[in-house]
Amino acid sequence: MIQINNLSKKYKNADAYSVHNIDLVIEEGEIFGLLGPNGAGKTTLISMLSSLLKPSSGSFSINGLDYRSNRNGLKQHIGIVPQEYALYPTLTAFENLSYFGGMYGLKGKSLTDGIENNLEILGLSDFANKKIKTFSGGMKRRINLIAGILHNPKVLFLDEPTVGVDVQSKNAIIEHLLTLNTGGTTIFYTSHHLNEAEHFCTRVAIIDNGELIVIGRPKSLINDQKGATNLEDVFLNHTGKALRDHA
Ligand SMILES: Nc1ncnc2c1ncn2[C@@H]1O[C@H](COP(=O)(O)OP(=O)(O)OP(=O)(O)O)[C@@H](O)[C@H]1O
Repeated sequence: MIQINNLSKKYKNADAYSVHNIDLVIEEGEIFGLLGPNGAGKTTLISMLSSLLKPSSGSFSINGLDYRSNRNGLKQHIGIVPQEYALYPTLTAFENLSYFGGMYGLKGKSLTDGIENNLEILGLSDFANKKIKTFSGGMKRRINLIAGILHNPKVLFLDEPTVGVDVQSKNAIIEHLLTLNTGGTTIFYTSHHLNEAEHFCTRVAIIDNGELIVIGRPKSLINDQKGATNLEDVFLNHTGKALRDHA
């Protein structure tokens, strides 16, 4: 489904690689969690896979479509929920979602139905005609999610979709993602919420300094590590307790 070969990224003028020689295969139907400390390379990797950032070297394919030779075809198969809100503050929720749906070629009743269904599921029907600038962080996160899934992508990339939201919004987002996954959507997401990832993901990978450190099912990783009772124990064992401040 997602095949990643020797993928690397070194930003212009950077001394070191932000992502280095990553090899990964993510199977159809997985919920795959990419974990790592601040600056580990999560956003860099997910941005390359989402076609938002050009790799320095290596390759990847999604649904058998190589990113170099089939970039436009590949984009039709994926949905992207970026870390930063990609919404227009002065437009309403409905107008924003119409715009994003339109970018994927949706129109007419299928577009309107898709927007209304998703707003309903995520508890936002009453706010369809309110401007985004009046929304709370949790409401914006839920709209951001809908913007990435209106075209029913086969593979969904989400960069920290539950950052900065309350427990209710987080619950609504995770529940909706589980429903999409049951319907056949493969999910690749990044998070700092290790408890969430432990229960949500079929497999997780921990990266640090751009390198893949460990990969496996959350339960197996916990069982394999002596004394570990949860994924946070595994994470700290592999990445250490030092703070990761860069300027
Ligand atoms: N545009 C850029 N130019 C130069 N270096 C960058 C750029 N974007 C990111 N980096 C560097 O690449 C490394 C990986 O950053 P990245 O944002 O991918 O990490 P992350 O794991 O997503 O971090 P966080 O958890 O804080 O979001 C960091 O050292 C960062 O400073």
